[in-house]
Amino acid sequence: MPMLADPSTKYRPYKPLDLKNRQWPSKTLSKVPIWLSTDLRDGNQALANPMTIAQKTTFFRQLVKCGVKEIEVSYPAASDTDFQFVRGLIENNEVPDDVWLQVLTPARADLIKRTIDAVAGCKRAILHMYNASSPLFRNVVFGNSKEQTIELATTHTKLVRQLTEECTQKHGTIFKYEYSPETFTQTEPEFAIELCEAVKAAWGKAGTGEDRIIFNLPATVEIAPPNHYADLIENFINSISEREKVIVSLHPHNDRGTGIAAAEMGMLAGGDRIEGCLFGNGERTGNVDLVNLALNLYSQGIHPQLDFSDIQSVVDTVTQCNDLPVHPRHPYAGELVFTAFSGSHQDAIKKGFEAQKRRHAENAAKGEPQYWEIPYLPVDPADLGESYEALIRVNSQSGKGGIAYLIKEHLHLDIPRKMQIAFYKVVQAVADREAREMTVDDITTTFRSAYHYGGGKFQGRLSLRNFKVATEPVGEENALEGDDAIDERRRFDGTLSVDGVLRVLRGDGNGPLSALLDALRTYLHLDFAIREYTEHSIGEGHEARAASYIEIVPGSDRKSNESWWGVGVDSDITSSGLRALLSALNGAIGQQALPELKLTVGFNPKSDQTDIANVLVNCLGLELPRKLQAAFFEVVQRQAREHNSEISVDALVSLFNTTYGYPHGESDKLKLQSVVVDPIGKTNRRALSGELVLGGQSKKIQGEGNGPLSALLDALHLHIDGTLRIREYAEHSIGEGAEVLAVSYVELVYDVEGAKSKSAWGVAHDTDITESGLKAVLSAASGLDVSLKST
Ligand SMILES: CC(=O)SCCNC(=O)CCNC(=O)[C@H](O)C(C)(C)COP(=O)(O)OP(=O)(O)OC[C@H]1O[C@@H](n2cnc3c(N)ncnc32)[C@H](O)[C@@H]1OP(=O)(O)O
Ligand SMILES: CC(C)C(=O)C(=O)O
Repeated sequence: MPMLADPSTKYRPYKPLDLKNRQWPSKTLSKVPIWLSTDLRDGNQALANPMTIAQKTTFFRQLVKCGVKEIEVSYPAASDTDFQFVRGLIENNEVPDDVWLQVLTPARADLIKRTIDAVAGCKRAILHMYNASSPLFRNVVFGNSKEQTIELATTHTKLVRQLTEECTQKHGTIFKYEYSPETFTQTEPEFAIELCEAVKAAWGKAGTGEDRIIFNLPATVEIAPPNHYADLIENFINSISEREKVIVSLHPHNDRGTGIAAAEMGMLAGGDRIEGCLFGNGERTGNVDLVNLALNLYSQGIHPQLDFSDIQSVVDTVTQCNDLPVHPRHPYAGELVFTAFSGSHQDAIKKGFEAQKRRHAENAAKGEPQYWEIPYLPVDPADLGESYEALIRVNSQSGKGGIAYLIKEHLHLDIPRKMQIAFYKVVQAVADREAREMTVDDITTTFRSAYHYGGGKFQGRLSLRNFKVATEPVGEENALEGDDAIDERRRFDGTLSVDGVLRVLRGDGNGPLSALLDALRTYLHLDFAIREYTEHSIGEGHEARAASYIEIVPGSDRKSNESWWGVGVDSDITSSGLRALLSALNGAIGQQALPELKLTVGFNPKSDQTDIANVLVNCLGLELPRKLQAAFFEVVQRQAREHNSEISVDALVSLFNTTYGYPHGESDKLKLQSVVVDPIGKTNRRALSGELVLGGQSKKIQGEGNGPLSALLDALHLHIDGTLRIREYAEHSIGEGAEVLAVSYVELVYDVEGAKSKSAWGVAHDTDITESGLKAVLSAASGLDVSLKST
């Protein structure tokens, strides 16, 4: 049947109360109500499969853990399970001394008796009796007049008094009495008051404090807006006699979806107590949600005296016991309530966190409170044991701010605004294409592959292996006239992996970045310029690293609309900048072909140092220090001159090996046999002892120094004429994993009295870094042809 064109022919509006001078609208909530959980009764009776005793026990413990002090545990007359559950709680000492067990009974003698039997022996119990009072129920359900309704309530109230007193005498149980005029909101207001007055009189012992009688005023079915409920409550409170002897309890249901509003307005109107269920379980649309109410108070700075610090565990218990889900959008508890998908929300949250961090630091310094003020987030998820993990989730509705927030949270990169816009476009395209949410993993992976960030499979076509940036004074001829300050330029000297081939590059510029750009222009014909550069640090102290962000544009069009961003992170700021530049270049070159390195050409008079360095890095894996490149270049030139011809690649490699005794570093004259290096006491000094072949003879040696190499020189000095000193040392690894080797480069200077100082390089590798260093020293010493003392 379709909806009616004129529903007024079927439904009658509620009858508003003409309450004069109502007070509640101008009040604010400041008082925490007495909380009564009726999960195990009103909640339970609404389940397709009521809870088992085990489930009820789990739920009861959860309620106790949350701090609920009044718990309606059952309708004991309903079933043996309900009765036995209550007995079990009591007999197994499950009930803390400060917790009241509440039990519900209708106004029927046999059922009242059974209900009291259920709680006999517990420390504190609230006997809750109800009978409906509205005209519909009087007429249809009971066939009772108003007088008979009062009679039903008062007779049974007297019975409750008699039986509870007997129980107290016999078992020591302390009782409170709660009476509910069921269907209160549909009852004539003055009749509800008359009924309660009669019940109070029949009870006959309402007092103050703990002796107050509880009048529970249910919106059994929510039939009117919440202001009507508040009017009824205020009217009841103004009319009931001996107000001080009455606890006014509210029991809203949620048929119109305004259970929370009704409860809050009812509290403004003077309600002292709230009956409800966790997450709003209960008949039909449920009872009022206690978690929601409590956390509404909390968000106003009022502690509700209920603890939801680990809200997820409460959700887990309740869903497991009720076998009903908590809606993902459920206030405070739903899976999505601390999540923003949409761009402008995410942007505001991100900015909110940044501003709050600054504000809190300032307030902390002034000793002022650090208020929570984040757009779109009324409470801090952390207070409820929720992480910020799910705060921002990305789909096609998201914007740059949220994405940048996630990158900051998960990669610690505070990417600049323009780069945020660029990366947003990348993410948007994926999210739109795939029509799905982008997980944090999707976003960080997209970031890594877009910017070739993080090595491994994300490494781009260009990557930095090693480099050195030297400062060189500008020749006087280039200095500006009248400029007293000597200008300096930077020289970049480094090894890059270019499409998997190692390339030695060299370039000059005002700074390291322009020097690398120069090198790339020279060797790879890549002409780009830097348009924007920013940096920040990540972490502090020894752990601190620098993050750099670079935007590049074509060198020929610095105003280009097209640009590419890159990011680099390193403990060294120069290195992080260079990495960022290469990251941007990787984006810019795409699949563009780069000039290949022709290793087969060999050395000819046009070759320069980098050509030679390229052969050695690719054939031997050796990343020669800059000075050694220059030294070997001279050796090669000499050789070429002597043979008046081109040197093949193989000949170049063998020339290197013979010149520096590579890879073993030793000669027949000077050879390591066995050596041990130990720290001297707790100092940084080292003692070296062992055996060397010296001049073809095995000799025991011993020496001390700041490290193994200086200790070896000390040992050698006992056996040679003159002195050796280290001028330069460098090392790196070749290979990976178990195959890794250490390579050492040593330049030694040899001084013999009366002779000109000589210097030579030695190169060696070994699986052990100390041994490779020692062998490199012996290799250099062999090259110097040191003269051995005659013994
Ligand atoms: C708004 C609420 O949530 S109230 C609580 C509702 N909860 C429950 O009903 C769950 C537990 N209930 C039960 O297990 C059963 O209904 C029982 C054991 C209480 C009673 O079962 P039965 O005796 O089979 O009766 P039934 O369930 O049909 O209840 C209706 C009878 O109780 C009467 N009744 C209803 N409410 C009350 C009341 N508060 N006081 C006295 N009698 C009442 C009805 O008028 C009807 O009487 P009738 O048989 O003379 O016509
Ligand atoms: C028993 C009463 C309080 C009840 O559950 C209701 O009216 O909803």
